[in-house]
Amino acid sequence: MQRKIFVITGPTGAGKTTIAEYLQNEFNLKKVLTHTTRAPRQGEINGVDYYFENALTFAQKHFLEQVEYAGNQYGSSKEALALAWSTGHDAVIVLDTKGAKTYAQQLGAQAVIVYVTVSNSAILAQRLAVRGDQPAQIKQRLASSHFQRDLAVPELAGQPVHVILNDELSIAKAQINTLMNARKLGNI
Ligand SMILES: Nc1nc2c(ncn2[C@@H]2O[C@H](COP(=O)(O)OP(=O)(O)O)[C@@H](O)[C@H]2O)c(=O)[nH]1
Ligand SMILES: Nc1ncnc2c1ncn2[C@@H]1O[C@H](COP(=O)(O)OP(=O)(O)O)[C@@H](O)[C@H]1O
Repeated sequence: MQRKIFVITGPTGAGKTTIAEYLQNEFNLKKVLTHTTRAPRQGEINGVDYYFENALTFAQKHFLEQVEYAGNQYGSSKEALALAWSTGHDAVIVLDTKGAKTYAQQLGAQAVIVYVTVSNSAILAQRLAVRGDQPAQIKQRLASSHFQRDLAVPELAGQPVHVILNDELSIAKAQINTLMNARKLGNI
C-alpha cells in the first residue's frame, strides 16, 4: 500500500497538535517536524515539537513550502519529510491551510487533508489561554488575516478534505478512528 501523509490543518487552538499526537500514539504515524523561528512555548522541546531555528539556521534548510505566520517563519523541509518516510509508516504533519494546499498540489492523493475545527470560534481564544499562551500573543494571532483564512475549510481542486469537529475530544477521536479504518481498508 502506498504510504500517505496526513496533513492536519485548521485554525489555531482547534486541536491540530492534539489530533496529530493521537495519530502518533494510537496509529503509529510518524510526525514530520517543521521548522520555526517562533520561541518555544513552555514544555515544547526542540526536535520533538518543532525544530526551533533562528533566522540564520532557518535560511539554510531546503523547504518544500514555507510561510510567515503571526510574525514568525515556519517551513516544512524535504529533509524532515524524507526522515518520516524512511520509517515505512504513514506520516503526519501539522500545517496552516496555505501549507495544506501546497502539500495537496505537490503530493496529490498521497496527501490526506484533515481539517480540524470547532463549531464556535469563540472557544479558540479560551483554549489558547488555557494552553498558557500570553494574552498579547492571543490577541495578535486572532486579529491576523492568517487566522481568518484558517477559519475556512481550504478548497482543493478535486481532492477531498476530511473535516473533524473537535468540540468534544472523544467525538473527534471517534471521527479519526473512522478515518483510519477507511485507511486500513484501502478506501483512502
Ligand atoms: N505552512 C506551514 N505551516 C506551518 C508549518 N509549521 C507550523 N505551521 C502552522 O503555523 C501555524 C502556527 O503554529 P504554532 O505557532 O505552533 O501555533 P498553533 O496554531 O497553536 O499550532 C499553525 O497553523 C501551524 O499548523 C510549516 O512548516 N508550514
Ligand atoms: N476537544 C477539546 N476540548 C477542550 N480542549 C481541547 C480540545 N482539544 C484540544 N484541547 C486543548 O486546547 C488547546 C489547543 O489545542 P492544540 O492541539 O494545541 O491546538 P492547535 O495545534 O490547533 O493550536 C490545548 O491546550 C489542548 O489540550
